[in-house]
Order: sequence, then C-alpha cells, then structure tokens
Amino acid sequence: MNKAAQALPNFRSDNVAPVSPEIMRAIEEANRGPAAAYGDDDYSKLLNQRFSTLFETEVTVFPVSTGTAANALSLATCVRPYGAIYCHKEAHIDTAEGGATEAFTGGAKLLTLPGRHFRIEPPILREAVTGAAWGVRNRAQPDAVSITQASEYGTVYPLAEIAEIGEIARDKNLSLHMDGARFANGLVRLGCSPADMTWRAGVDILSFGATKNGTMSADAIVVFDQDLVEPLSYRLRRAGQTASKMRYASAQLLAYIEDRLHLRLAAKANAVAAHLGAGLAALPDVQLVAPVEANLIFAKLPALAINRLAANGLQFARRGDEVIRFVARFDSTEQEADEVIALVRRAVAGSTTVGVTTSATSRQK
Ligand SMILES: Cc1ncc(COP(=O)(O)O)c(C=O)c1O
Ligand SMILES: C[C@@H](O)[C@H](N)C(=O)O
Repeated sequence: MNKAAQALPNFRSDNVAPVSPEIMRAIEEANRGPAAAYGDDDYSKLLNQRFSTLFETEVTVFPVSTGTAANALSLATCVRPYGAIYCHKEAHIDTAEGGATEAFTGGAKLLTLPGRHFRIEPPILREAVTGAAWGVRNRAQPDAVSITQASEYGTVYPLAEIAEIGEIARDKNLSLHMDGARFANGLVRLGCSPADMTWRAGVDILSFGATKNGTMSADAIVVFDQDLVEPLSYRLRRAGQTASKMRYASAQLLAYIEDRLHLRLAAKANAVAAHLGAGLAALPDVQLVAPVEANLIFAKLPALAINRLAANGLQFARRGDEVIRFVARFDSTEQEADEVIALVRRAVAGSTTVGVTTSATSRQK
C-alpha cells in the first residue's frame, strides 16, 4: 500500500484495531514466571466468579481464540447433527464462517430468515417455528435460534424483541444462542445490564466477543444453561480451543470487564460511528442502509464513487457494487471520521461528473 494510502483513516473493520493499552498491561502483568496450564492458572480460576458477578447469575466461562469458534462450538453444544438453527439471512454464521457451524454440529442446517433492520423479527420466527416439519424424518429438526447482538449491519435488538424471541424458543424447546461478537457495542446502545440483554431474555449461551473491542484474540463462551457446560468442555478440547497458556486470554478477559473497560471502549467506537454516519447521511447521493446503532455504518452511494475511494486506497469493506461498510473502533477518532466524510463527498461529486473513469478495483468484503 502506498504511503498516501497508509496515511488514510482505516475503517475496514474493528478486527484491524490494536490491543487496548489496558489489555496490554494485563498481558504484561500475567507474564510473570510459570503458571499452570489449560485453565488451572490463577487468572482462569477467577473467570466464573467475575463473570457471574457481571451477569448477576451463575455462569461458566470458556476463553476461545475466535468468534467463529465461539459461535460454532456454542451451537454444536445445543444442536443435534440432524438439527436446524434459525438465523437471520445476513447472519455471520451463515455468510462468513466457512461452514464452521455446519461442520462442528456434524451437519446441522441453517434456516435463514428475512427481517427488517437485519434482525430476526419475532412474528416471522414464530411462523417459521410453528410451520416447521416437526417429527418428519426427512427434514432437519429445529434445535436452536441464533441472533447477533449488535447485528452484522450494526443494528441492535431491543430487549423486548430478544425476550419475544426467547419466549418463542422456550415454547418450542429451542436453545437461544447470541453471537455477541460486538456484545459491548450492543450494551452501550441499550444502556442495559448484561443480564437483561442475555439470560433474563432467554439466552442460553453467549459468544462473548472482546477481540474487536480491544483484546488480543481473546473471546469467550459464556454459558447460562449449566447443562451445556460438560458437553461444551469436551467439544472445546477436541476443537483445539482449550489453550495451554490460557492465563493470557483469561487475564485479558478479567481486565476487559474490570471497571467497565469493555463499555468505555465500545462507547468510543459507537460515538465515532454515530458521527461518521450522521456526516455521510447529510451528503448528496448517499443513503444509510441501516440505522447506526453500534459501531458499523452501511451506506449506499454510486459504485463509481466507491471505486474512486478504493483507488485512493481508503480501507473499507464492500457489500456489492453500491454499498460500503465502515467500522469504527475504540481507537477511531472523530477527526478520522471527518476525513472520510470529506473523501466520500469528493468521490461522490467526482463520480457524478460525466466521463469519469477510474480503474479502481472494487474491494469485496
Ligand atoms: C458478527 C460477527 N460474528 C462473528 C464473527 C467471527 O469472529 P472471528 O472473525 O474472530 O472468527 C465476526 C467477525 O469478525 C462478526 O462480525
Ligand atoms: C469480514 C467479517 O468476517 C468480519 N467479521 C468483520 O466484520 O470484519
């Protein structure tokens, strides 16, 4: 990448974020002398207690290294090989995890559903569940519902919607999984407690994302339904997700929830996203595809404009010809957002000029 492009703000993903200074200090602090392996260290032994306090109920916590592992192993623990999982048609478990859930469940089927604002709509779910081929041997049998909070398009489920989805799941004895890759961003948006956004609304198992929000490849699975703990523990080991030097992931996760750090970091990302989204929405020929409720912005603009932005080296993800995705991080700034707004303004103005030709490669996601 040329030097000019390197100087541009990077809103490609929260996955490009550095590790937050607080988390680096926690790693440094844990890096002293030998420590027991595979979760028997002093940091890992504190996880259940500290997370049970955070979630105001008994939970069991398993550090994992990726969100995909968290999702696939969570679902594998509550879904039979001949089972089915309801998820939104834009769900990450269906669109971007290489079939991990299908693999780790032993072949479960993802039943994708439409839904406005990129969220599962309870009436649509209820209709699908009610009309499922229950007991029909040649059809996958529903076992779970998976929702993403905040969603893949940066929208956030209101508590009442989660509770309604939880009720539908419970009525049909389905497990409810939450992909919380951007969990803290959702919490900040709602201003609610972790308990209210999970188990109180019926969530049985949570992919607790932290990597996008400041940790170093340290995510976790938080289990509310304690019947899932034992089978999950075996699945984690056989999947290579029981780290020998678990102290480093555990030290990070403890620091991440200490003194509301997770909320402080997410709040910074959400605030910059709101600023960037408002600035883009005010531009001619630019429309937001979804409300900005977390740290992601999806905007529709002329394909030529996106090509120009790519040609200039701006880092972003793309959804088709005319939709661009920007993701704000805990270390993003409003100044960087203003720079992107100015670049988009010029790109759109330039792209509407007749005869504009660019050889930019459009960058798919
Ligand atoms: C909504 C969502 N869920 C899950 C994941 C998977 O996380 P990872 O890339 O760490 O496997 C991502 C990706 O970053 C994501 O955006
Ligand atoms: C690309 C996608 O898989 C990743 N989760 C991101 O949001 O950047």
